[in-house]
Amino acid sequence: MIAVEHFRKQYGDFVAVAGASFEVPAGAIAALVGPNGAGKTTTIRTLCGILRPTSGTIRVAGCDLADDPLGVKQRAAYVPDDPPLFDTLTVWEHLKFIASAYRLVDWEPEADGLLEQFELAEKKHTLASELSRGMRQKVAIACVYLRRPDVLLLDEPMTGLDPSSIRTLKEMIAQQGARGATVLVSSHLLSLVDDLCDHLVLIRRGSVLFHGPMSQARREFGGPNQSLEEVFFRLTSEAERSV
Ligand SMILES: Nc1ncnc2c1ncn2[C@@H]1O[C@H](COP(=O)(O)OP(=O)(O)OP(=O)(O)O)[C@@H](O)[C@H]1O
Repeated sequence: MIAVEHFRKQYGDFVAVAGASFEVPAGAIAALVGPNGAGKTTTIRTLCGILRPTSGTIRVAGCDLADDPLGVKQRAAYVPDDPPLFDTLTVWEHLKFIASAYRLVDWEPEADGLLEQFELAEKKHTLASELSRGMRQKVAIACVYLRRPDVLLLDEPMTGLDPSSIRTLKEMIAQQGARGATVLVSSHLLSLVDDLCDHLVLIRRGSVLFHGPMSQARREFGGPNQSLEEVFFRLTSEAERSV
């Protein structure tokens, strides 16, 4: 689970997130959406312990971020939109490194399975520096899947992936939810997260406009087609008008 209360993040005097509160229950797959600069990356990077909140309470996978940051880092995994890999390690060596850092046992069959699923098997012994952008993204995602984290934080995971990889990734995200992991996916590709996510967190200019089940958002704001795109435009334009 993810529980955020009155979360505020300032960069100097600039308020990037202004007292956001939302919850994502265990096993839910939530879309974190909002216009450019809304505070999505700031929120995700705070949830995984990379950024310190200016104020507020954050609980991730049962751990309070202020009291037990290591607990959060052990249980949550974050994939940034342009994941850094080690240029001098091969794909397989990345998986081996993760297995060793997190003391995983008998991880090899699962790692091989992930490479198959992500169509990376033939690149198993290729250096990261020789991979395409989409392949690097898939290696980073395979590394976090190998850990089986309780909470997965994915920042724009579909950017740069081809249609077949997007389909695979969506199936694999759904599998993570089915095994009980909580997933928060930040994305601008509304049509791609629409059918994947059962919860929604919509933010704009650092404030939460909606959080809760996707079905509720569709019913209340989705218009005749009940699409996430419609929810997005209704809520963000209403907020624009009320300024
Ligand atoms: N290190 C920083 N120093 C100062 N301001 C920052 C910093 N990082 C982000 N910001 C500002 O905080 C706000 C939120 O940025 P953030 O990257 O969280 O937004 P986002 O919703 O992820 O945007 P996008 O959809 O464009 O990726 C923006 O106005 C941004 O300029």
